[in-house]
Amino acid sequence: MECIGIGAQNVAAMAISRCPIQGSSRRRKMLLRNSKRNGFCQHLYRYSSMVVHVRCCSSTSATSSSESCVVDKEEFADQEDYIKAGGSDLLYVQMQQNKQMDQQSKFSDKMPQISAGNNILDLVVIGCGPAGLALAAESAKLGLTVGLIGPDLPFTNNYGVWEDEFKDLGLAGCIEHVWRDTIVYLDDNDPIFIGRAYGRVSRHLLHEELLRRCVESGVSYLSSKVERIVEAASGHSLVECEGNIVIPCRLATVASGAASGKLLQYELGGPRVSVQTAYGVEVEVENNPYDPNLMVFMDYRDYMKGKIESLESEFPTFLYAMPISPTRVFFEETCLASKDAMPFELLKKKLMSRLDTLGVRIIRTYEEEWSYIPVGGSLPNTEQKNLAFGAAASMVHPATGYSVVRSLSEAPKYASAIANILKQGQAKNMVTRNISAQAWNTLWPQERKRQRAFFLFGLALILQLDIEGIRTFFQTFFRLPNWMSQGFLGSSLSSTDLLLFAFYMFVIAPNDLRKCLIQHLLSDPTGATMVRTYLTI
Ligand SMILES: CC(C)=CCC/C(C)=C/C=C/C(C)=C/C=C/C(C)=C/C=C/C=C(C)/C=C/C=C(C)/C=C/C=C(\C)CCC=C(C)C
Repeated sequence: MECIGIGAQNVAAMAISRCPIQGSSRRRKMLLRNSKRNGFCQHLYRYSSMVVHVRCCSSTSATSSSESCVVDKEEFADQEDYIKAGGSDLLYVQMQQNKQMDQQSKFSDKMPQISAGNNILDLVVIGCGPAGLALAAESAKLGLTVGLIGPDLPFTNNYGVWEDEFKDLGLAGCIEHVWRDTIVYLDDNDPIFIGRAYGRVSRHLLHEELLRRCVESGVSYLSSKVERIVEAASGHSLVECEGNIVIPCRLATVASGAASGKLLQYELGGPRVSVQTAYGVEVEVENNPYDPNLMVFMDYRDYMKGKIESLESEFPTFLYAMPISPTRVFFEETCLASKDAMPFELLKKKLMSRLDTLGVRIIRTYEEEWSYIPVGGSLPNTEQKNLAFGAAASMVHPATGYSVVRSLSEAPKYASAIANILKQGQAKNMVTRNISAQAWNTLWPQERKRQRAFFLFGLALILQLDIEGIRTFFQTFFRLPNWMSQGFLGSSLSSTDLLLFAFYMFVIAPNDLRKCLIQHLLSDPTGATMVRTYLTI
């Protein structure tokens, strides 16, 4: 069976190793030793629901604590020495946790410990990101005995969401900043106003809220790393954790991000995984050109115009900018999708060069962020007994990289499907593979597969466009009726709506793009797969 996620781990390790440490080499070595001793972070890759999303908390203030990691590009020269000292990733994540732990509760302080032994849990959820916590809470609310297993770490991801979608989930209170409107720049003309409020989620508040839901519904917890899941003769699953701890359960669901390949099997021969990469900084600046009332969803303008060297034509990227105040801004240089991961150093270079051209001067860096999100790829094999949820279940939107809203919104329905089939199983006193098949079918019914085949077709289209093609493409996309563009981004269009969407896009597209759409449909393998999937009942 094919596994995905290994590449993600490598790139994450690469990303982490790029986080330099301020201070003397002796102090660095000492921190490395401490981090190893404390044994943090082997869980990093399993932790992130955005798959692999690395954040470096930095402070340039003179009072920065010994654990803070100051990001300074001059320090990159010293990176080799730093990596040679060993365990760079361990140190980095530990430092980040030390900072975050002050602000976010620990699971183990609030939830009862899962007791290893003869008690058979109904459901074990592996992974403590938003998807795992939401599923555990919803399942326990339905009366199942639920255990959550994963590292006791804070959330590190920055989530950006459409305000209306998060409100519908009852999570408006977790949004820390809202922009009344969102804009897109494609060329030097005026911006396109999307007419939709965008919010920045407070990772602390989201963590607290999901944790509260777990505690209230009676989820129990084990801070550990899962080695494997095996099937007992009785038909139950045995979740084998580090330290020879074995947790028996009727069903196990893996929700530990896309790097969960070790615990799951994926369909063979599916599309290749592509990657969304981004490098971001939250900074205090002078000369911020962006209006603090507007969130900049995409700025695809040619900021290198007139300069001899143009990175833009070779590697199309856009700026995602959240102006939190006139002087404090989160800037993220983003490659929407590429076949191979765009190097973080290149993204960083592009961001700095863009800001320079815009006349923005950074006077203080608060945080630095590396984001690596595999998009596309195969679906999980739905014949397997172990279930999956969130990015592990390929729920990341292939053409946008977004996943958290979908995971949070589908958790209640998926939990109820799991509860129903476990109840049926109990009535018939059986725990069989059929049970899992029904749950898989709830997550990936044929209708969802059709929608996904369409998204994969869209992803393949984006991958082959150059910067001019991308501008024309999004010029057309953002002229679609709101229900179409918003439905596409939120995965809420049915497969029939998507056909209408494609037809509408074709009608309003300029001739060059029309030609490209038809060519892509006729010649790209994802076109044929899409047609086949649409024809399968
Ligand atoms: C923070 C976070 C979240 C993360 C980090 C990173 C970042 C910053 C990110 C960001 C992202 C974004 C912004 C994204 C966005 C995206 C988008 C907008 C997307 C869109 C897409 C679209 C598409 C793909 C579309 C498609 C279309 C199509 C495919 C069409 C087709 C058509 C045809 C074929 C025609 C037909 C006709 C006849 C036959 C007549």
